[in-house]
Amino acid sequence: MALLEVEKLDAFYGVSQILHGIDLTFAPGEQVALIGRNGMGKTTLLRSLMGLMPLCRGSLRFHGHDIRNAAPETIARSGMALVPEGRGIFGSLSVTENLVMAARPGNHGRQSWTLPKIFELFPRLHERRNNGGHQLSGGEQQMLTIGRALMTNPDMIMIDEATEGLAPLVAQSIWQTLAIVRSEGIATIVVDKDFRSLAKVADRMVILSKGCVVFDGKPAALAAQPDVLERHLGV
Ligand SMILES: Nc1ncnc2c1ncn2[C@@H]1O[C@H](COP(=O)(O)OP(=O)(O)OP(=O)(O)O)[C@@H](O)[C@H]1O
Repeated sequence: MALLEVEKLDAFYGVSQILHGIDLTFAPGEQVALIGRNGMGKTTLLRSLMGLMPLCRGSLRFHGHDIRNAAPETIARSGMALVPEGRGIFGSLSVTENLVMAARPGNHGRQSWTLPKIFELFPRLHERRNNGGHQLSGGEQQMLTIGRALMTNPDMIMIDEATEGLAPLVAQSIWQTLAIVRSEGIATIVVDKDFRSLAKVADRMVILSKGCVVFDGKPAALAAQPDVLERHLGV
């Protein structure tokens, strides 16, 4: 069974329609890259899936349950985690406190992600465990936000602008983390501008243009269509 099914999804801010008839299906454990130029609706799609848009039409099913009108906290409890752009960690709390606060078992009481496991995944966070959130570098903050999402033992994690503003080496460690998350069987939707790095880690690439899906296929299929890349990504 599909983990997440999106059918004919429309999303609005007031009277502006941002998403137009999105149809997408996500399998358990699948890693999907969501790409497209600025303002094409990527963040809006993630927000719609998390129950954060004021108005959506169409159908959204997670684990077979209708979540279209569900509250964000209900969607989170059902196994979805969002790592938003801009991060949203608690600056006045330590790294450890930020992580522990987020901890909860996943579906079927699963507790695969614990504090030691997060520190094993991000040794840098272990070194900085007593530092306040506001003392962290951009890369450390991103690691902490991903760590917080994993502490909820999710079935699906959505990461907006995964490596935006990070130095190349730090970005590299985020890509390695995503490969580990994938090997743990957690489905992911990753938004990033670094199309080449995404193509290496993702099972599937989805391109949004003006709120519509204009490509949905394997990275190799996309690489074989330079005209699509040129038109929708300018690469
Ligand atoms: N709070 C809002 N109110 C009204 N319109 C909005 C709001 N947030 C975003 N939009 C509009 O929705 C459209 C899609 O924005 P969205 O942030 O989803 O795009 P994106 O593909 O994630 O782009 P970016 O890479 O720039 O974040 C844009 O035209 C944007 O101006």
